Amino acid sequence: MYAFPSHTAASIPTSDETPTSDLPPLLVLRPLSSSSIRLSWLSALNAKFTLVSPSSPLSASVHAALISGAYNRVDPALLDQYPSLRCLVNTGAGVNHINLEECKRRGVQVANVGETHSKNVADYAVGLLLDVMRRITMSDRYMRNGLWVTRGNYQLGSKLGGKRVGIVGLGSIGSAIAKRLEAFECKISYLSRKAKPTVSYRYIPNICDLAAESDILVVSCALTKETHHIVNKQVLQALGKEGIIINIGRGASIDEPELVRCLAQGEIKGAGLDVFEHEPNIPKELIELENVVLTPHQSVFTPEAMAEVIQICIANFEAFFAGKPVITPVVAD
Ligand SMILES: O=CC(=O)O
Repeated sequence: MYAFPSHTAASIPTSDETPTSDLPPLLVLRPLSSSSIRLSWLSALNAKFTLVSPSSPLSASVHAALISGAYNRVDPALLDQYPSLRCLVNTGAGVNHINLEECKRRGVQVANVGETHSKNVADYAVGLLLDVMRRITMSDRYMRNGLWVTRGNYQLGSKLGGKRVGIVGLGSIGSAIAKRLEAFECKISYLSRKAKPTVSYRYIPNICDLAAESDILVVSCALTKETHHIVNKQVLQALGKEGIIINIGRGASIDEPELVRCLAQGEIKGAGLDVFEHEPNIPKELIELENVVLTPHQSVFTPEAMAEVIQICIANFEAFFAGKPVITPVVAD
């Protein structure tokens, strides 16, 4: 059990409840950018913990537990600021922004939100795929520009049913995508670190081969040193002129300039992208392209998922403050 010095003020009082000094202190590092979600989260956290902001004058010894989101890089410089940190809970699934080895070395337990987001993200991936293939957003733009009357019907989209889909990363998100695409009678192949004996999909261990044997490539892997730019020029060329790419994982899994070039030059047919290499900035060429659907890294966001996320975060901190291991740990490979 951890013991903390008493303190009186929460630096981030957001709910009606005034934090009391006997609630354990929790350091909050901008867990989310959406202000409405942030407010409801802070209010849920405020009922259980004394919230502390990084600029709080409170003694560093209250910095044992920290909640943080994907836009805070957790590197040695940040960890140096909180030497008493022992528990870090990340409000998302991806942990590419966290130096896990360094956390382990310093005795910091790291938790994420487990598989909470997987089904949401999978729904979104299928939504993007249908959108790109059937040209839904493009048709919407066409309508809004008043072109139906002057130019007649919009170009035909393609059928999703029966297409060959290559999934890069068959973790819980990739598996949920595959399951959904089975309903469309898609032929599913996948790449992951190892073949999964429990699935009947075809395992193709080489990304270029996977792309060559797919009409659609869906990127749903975690971003690691091994998957950085795993989709490069050769892979895009193997996917070919009729190929579609969907990315709901991390932007840097694709060589973005190369993707833009291939899209612009018709070397692949289209893309649905929810993540980008330098968020929130995106290449301006993407905006000018007709054959892409772009969304601002929002596949995880539904009010239902957000309510679940904060409960998982709270349960992790409660375990930590009770002297137990976190409940949804992330472990370094
Ligand atoms: O991108 C979202 C997440 O990592 O959960």
